[in-house]
Amino acid sequence: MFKVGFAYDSHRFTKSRPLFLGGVEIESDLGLKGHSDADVLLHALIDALLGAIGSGDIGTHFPDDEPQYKDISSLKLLDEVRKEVKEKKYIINNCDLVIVAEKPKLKPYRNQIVNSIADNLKIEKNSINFKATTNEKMGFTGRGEGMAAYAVVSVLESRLWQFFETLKMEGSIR
Ligand SMILES: Nc1ccn([C@@H]2O[C@H](COP(=O)(O)O)[C@@H](O)[C@H]2O)c(=O)n1
Ligand SMILES: C[C@@]1(CO)OP(=O)(O)OP(=O)(O)OC[C@H]1O
Repeated sequence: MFKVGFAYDSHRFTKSRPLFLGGVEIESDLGLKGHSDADVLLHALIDALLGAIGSGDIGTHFPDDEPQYKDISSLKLLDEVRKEVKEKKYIINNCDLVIVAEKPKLKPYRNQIVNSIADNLKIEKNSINFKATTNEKMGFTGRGEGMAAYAVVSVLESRLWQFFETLKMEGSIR
C-alpha cells in the first residue's frame, strides 16, 4: 500500500555547539541543544518515516537517557530507520521538509542538505524537497530561541514499486 507520515520537532539554540541540519554542518554562532547532535531536520524526517511505516517514534527507538546516543550523529539514527523501512518492505517515494528559523539563512545550503539526505537514504535527489521559512519574528522561532522542522514523507510497498517500474519499462506509464 501507499502510506504517508508526518512529523514535527523543535530544539532550543545554545552557544558553543555546532549546528547540523540534514547531516550538514551549517555556519552559525549558535548550535542546537539536545542529547544527540540535535539535528532537528533529521529528527522530523526520522519521525515521519517511522509514522509512515507504523513504527512509533524516535524517542522509543533512541531514548534520550541512553549514553550510546549522547552527541550521536543523527545520520546514524536515520540509517537505522532506513534499514527498518527496507525490512518492512517499503520504498521511500518522496520527502518534503521545512525548517522554521529566523536565521541562519538556509537557502544556500539547500543542495547540500538534499544531497546529504538522498545519499543517506539511498534515494534519488528529486525525491527530496527542502525549504526554510522564517516565522516573521513571531513565537519562539521568531524570537530566535530555537528552530522547528516539519516533515512529510510518502512510502510505497516494494512490490507495488516494482509493479510500477515494470509498467514504466514497458512504456505503459511514464
Ligand atoms: N532560515 C531561513 C528562512 C527563510 N529562507 C528563505 O527566505 C524565503 C522567505 O522566507 P519568509 O519566511 O520571509 O517567507 C524562504 O522562501 C527561503 O527561501 C531561508 O533561506 N532561510
Ligand atoms: C534522537 C534523540 C536521542 O536522544 O535526540 P535528542 O537530541 O534528545 O532530540 P529530541 O528530538 O528531543 O528527541 C529524540 C531523541 O530520541
